[in-house]
Amino acid sequence: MTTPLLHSSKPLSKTWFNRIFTLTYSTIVFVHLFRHCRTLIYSPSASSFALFIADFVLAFMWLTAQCFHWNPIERKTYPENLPQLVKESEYPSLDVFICTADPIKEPPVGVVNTALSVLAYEYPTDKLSVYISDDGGSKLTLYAFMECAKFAKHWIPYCKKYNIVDRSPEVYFGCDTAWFSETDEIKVMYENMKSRIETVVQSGDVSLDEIMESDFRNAFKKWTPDFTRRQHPTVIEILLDNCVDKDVDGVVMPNLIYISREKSNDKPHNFKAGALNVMIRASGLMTNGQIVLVLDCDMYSNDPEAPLRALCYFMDPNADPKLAFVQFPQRFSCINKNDIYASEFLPETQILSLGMDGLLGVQFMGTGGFFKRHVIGDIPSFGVNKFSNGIHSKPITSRDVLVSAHEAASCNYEDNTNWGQQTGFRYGTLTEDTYTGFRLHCEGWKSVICNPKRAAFLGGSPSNLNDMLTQIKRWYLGYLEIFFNKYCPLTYGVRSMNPLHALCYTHYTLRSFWSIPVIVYAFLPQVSLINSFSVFPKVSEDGFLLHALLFLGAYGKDFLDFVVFGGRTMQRWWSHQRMWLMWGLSSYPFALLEWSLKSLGLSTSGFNVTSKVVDEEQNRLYEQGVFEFGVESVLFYPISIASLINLLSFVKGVVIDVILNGRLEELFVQICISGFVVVNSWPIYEGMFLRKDRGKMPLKISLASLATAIAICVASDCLWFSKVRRS
Ligand SMILES: O=c1ccn([C@@H]2O[C@H](COP(=O)(O)OP(=O)(O)O[C@H]3O[C@H](CO)[C@@H](O)[C@H](O)[C@H]3O)[C@@H](O)[C@H]2O)c(=O)[nH]1
Ligand SMILES: [Mn+2]
Repeated sequence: MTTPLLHSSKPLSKTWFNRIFTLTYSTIVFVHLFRHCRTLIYSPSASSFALFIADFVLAFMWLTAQCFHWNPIERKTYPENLPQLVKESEYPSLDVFICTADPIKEPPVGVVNTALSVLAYEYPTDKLSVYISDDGGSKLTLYAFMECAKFAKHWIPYCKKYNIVDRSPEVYFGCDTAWFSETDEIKVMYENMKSRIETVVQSGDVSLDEIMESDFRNAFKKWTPDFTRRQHPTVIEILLDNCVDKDVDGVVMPNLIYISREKSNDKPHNFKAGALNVMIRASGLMTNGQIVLVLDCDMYSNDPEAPLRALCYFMDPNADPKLAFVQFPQRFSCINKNDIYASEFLPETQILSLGMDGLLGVQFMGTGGFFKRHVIGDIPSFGVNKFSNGIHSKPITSRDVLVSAHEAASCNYEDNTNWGQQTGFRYGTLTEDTYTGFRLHCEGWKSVICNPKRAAFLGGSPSNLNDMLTQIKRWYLGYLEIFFNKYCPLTYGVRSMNPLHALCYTHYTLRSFWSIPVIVYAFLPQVSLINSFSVFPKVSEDGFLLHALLFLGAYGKDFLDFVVFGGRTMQRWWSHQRMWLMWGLSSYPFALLEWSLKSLGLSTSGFNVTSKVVDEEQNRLYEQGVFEFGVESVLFYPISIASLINLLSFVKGVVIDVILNGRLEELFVQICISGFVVVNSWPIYEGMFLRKDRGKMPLKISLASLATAIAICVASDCLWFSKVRRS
């Protein structure tokens, strides 16, 4: 008898095409760089030097990106075959960590929904534990979870009885679903719970009079007057205990545990990685699930069978013992039709990731990753093991267990240990996810991506431009921290793993250098055009063909991956390439700048949590696909300056150089580039000149950008270009 198949993989059919394209395009790139060098030697100038640097960075980034396209694979799981191989009683125990950090930016009702969607997993409840990590140290969040625990006793049996697919109540009640006899009752319960939580969150405080259960009342006494989010003792509350709690049908409930680790003003807390390491240790003492799932607070489960898909890999009798984690790519719920902010991250989550999967494994994406616990930190590797053996046989509410768990969550626990260095989620960067995955891959661990048709998890994404730019800036700052580190992907990585895989990491971690070509191409040809100075070959010269091939090849391949192979609309592709230009002008250079300041000791990097608040007005704009500029963000400056310079140069070039002086042939490339940026900048012009709503570009930014743009034009004429012209 053949064993039933749990998963399969095959190379993507476009692989051969990818490889031929890579080889052909590389040849053109090399010829181009060679010509650049020749120019630099025989007729050097400031502009040809700048263009060389820009093209060199583009070429390097392009080359490293090809590693993703070399061997992409596609995987499938067959959870329906699982019962033939594994009995439910043999399923590994599963601990889920849900991180939250701020009750204002991350409304507790949302976190509760995420938790409910996971608590209601199709998984034996006695093997399931959900931990809430509250870095906000907020009693509002604790209150919300007390409510959650009560409601879960109704919600879980309801979902299982009627085989509900959407197990986040907010999602379930938000769409047209089948109605059962109990639906109305459950809906009222949910609405009541939601409004109680929202009232408490709005009031900003929990009134003890409202809390009947004496245990719960005691919990809030920890919030003494000197308790702040940056300085407070550990709070651990067991809200559901599967030894005691039963749902309304008498079935055992999963564990639900709230943990807010100790914080101290004078100790670095290492952001989310620090929180996750506390979770690993505390859960290790309490429930010690063999599998650990890491989730962001807004990533609710969209498929109650997702853990079974992960088991298809972990429980496979022939599984690779080096398999460390199964990653479900991030997918997002409320993206507008044309995805104006490129929030889908299609390349990173669903195209490039398949390429890494075909090498040694997909990167860890911070959320939606199922890990084997022992890979990221087992109890024996706790450093100094102060814990008595056999603690696991004790109930989680026992004094011993709780005392040890408090100790494991204290901020001095990691002193003189390897936590964050060699064990657990790794510190030293704002993108702990990529870094931890990278280090695990360096150690020889592997990972797989699991991307079933129905998304396993869905999350929110920034719904305004500033949040999006800020998020990308944080990621790319984090990436620089990874690159310029002892374990640099290019030096250490290339030696420790498949070099192609290391180059994938190199590509990601250096992406902020894309700011160099984007800035050069957004300003240099334009400023030259304003001064009627030609920097590219004429249409009749063969260098022109090279430029055209390079541009069309790069954009064409991107288009194919996105639209033809990726099945997305043209508009989405357009939005994506436009956001790349915007990031290149704002998030990337600011990431580089902040990293430089940090390296010089002039600033420190902080984790700016992305807001998950839904603002009606903002949402309406977003739904209509209109850009939201509404805040005075410095990230908007370079974007608006570039859009204005391009407009000025385009108009000047067309009217004066082409129509009046007939220099089209000579300035064709520059006019094309300016025109391309002008078309891309349309939403910015609208935001500056045409719109009247709250989301328009703040006047201060428009005026300052206009002044800067004009100043750049005038200055270029007076200083640099007059010299160029003379020489
Ligand atoms: O000190 C902190 C900061 C953040 N978080 C949590 O981390 C998660 C991600 O934060 P968010 O503001 O949503 O950042 P994103 O940029 O959306 O997160 C992406 O990028 C992060 C790395 O920068 C990864 O950790 C995330 O998993 C990934 O979704 C949230 O649940 C936060 O509550 C903490 O627990 N403690
Ligand atoms: Mn997020």
